[in-house]
Amino acid sequence: MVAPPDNDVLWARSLHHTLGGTPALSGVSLGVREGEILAVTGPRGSGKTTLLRALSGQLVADRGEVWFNSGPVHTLSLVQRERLRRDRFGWIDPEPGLVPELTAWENTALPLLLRGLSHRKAKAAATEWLDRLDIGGSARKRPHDLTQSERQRIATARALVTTPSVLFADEPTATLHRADGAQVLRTLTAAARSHRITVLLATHDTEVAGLADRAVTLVDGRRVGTASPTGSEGRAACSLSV
Ligand SMILES: Nc1ncnc2c1ncn2[C@@H]1O[C@H](COP(=O)(O)OP(=O)(O)OP(=O)(O)O)[C@@H](O)[C@H]1O
Repeated sequence: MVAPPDNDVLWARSLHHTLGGTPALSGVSLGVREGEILAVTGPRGSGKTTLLRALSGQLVADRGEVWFNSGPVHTLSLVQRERLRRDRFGWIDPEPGLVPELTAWENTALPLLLRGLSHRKAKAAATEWLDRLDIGGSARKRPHDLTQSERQRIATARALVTTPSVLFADEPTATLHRADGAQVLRTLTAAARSHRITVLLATHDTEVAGLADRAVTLVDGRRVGTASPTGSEGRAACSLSV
């Protein structure tokens, strides 16, 4: 095994993976720099989710390598990969997946409480992140009293509350109206930038990809090119003080 470049926080070489007989990844290589917001674009079924799952250690690709901070991920045991995900990575799904019985701040604080942080410290951190994501006023509400967009902000706060090294966001605005989705993404990217959190953002929406520093595109499990930022929003988000 040859170690990846030092300045890449995540690095993958020649990932191949088959799901139910379908080649979901066919030789994808990729480097992600620290603090970078990288969009992974492509049509439905192009392999975006599978790539994020492989990079985050949720699955080990049939072939190929994944490295995080110059350490191999693909050779770790299941328990080691779970620990890596818990300690260093955050994940956002298209659906918020909140615990209905818990309030917004309790949902947000959950990862910290599970790590054994005191109730007081976990609440303080959760409240801070809810404020950063413009949802502080709803901290005491339960998910069924909130809109889908508000629920997705809480899921975002929950993913960021541990200040992960890398945040994996898999179509995080797929279930939101366009304007709501754009607002959630602006706050997400601004918060990530101000905390130097690396973000991998899977999306089939080219406008969403415009908020990233760089985009890679998958078609049928293969990379088909790299694009620079398409608009000025990525840079504008830098200047938001979150
Ligand atoms: N559990 C599964 N069993 C069988 N095939 C699967 C499974 N999950 C995904 N696939 C197939 O693998 C390929 C890649 O899927 P993947 O979900 O990674 O793509 P995607 O770009 O994230 O798509 P989407 O935007 O729909 O989430 C697709 O052809 C898909 O049908």
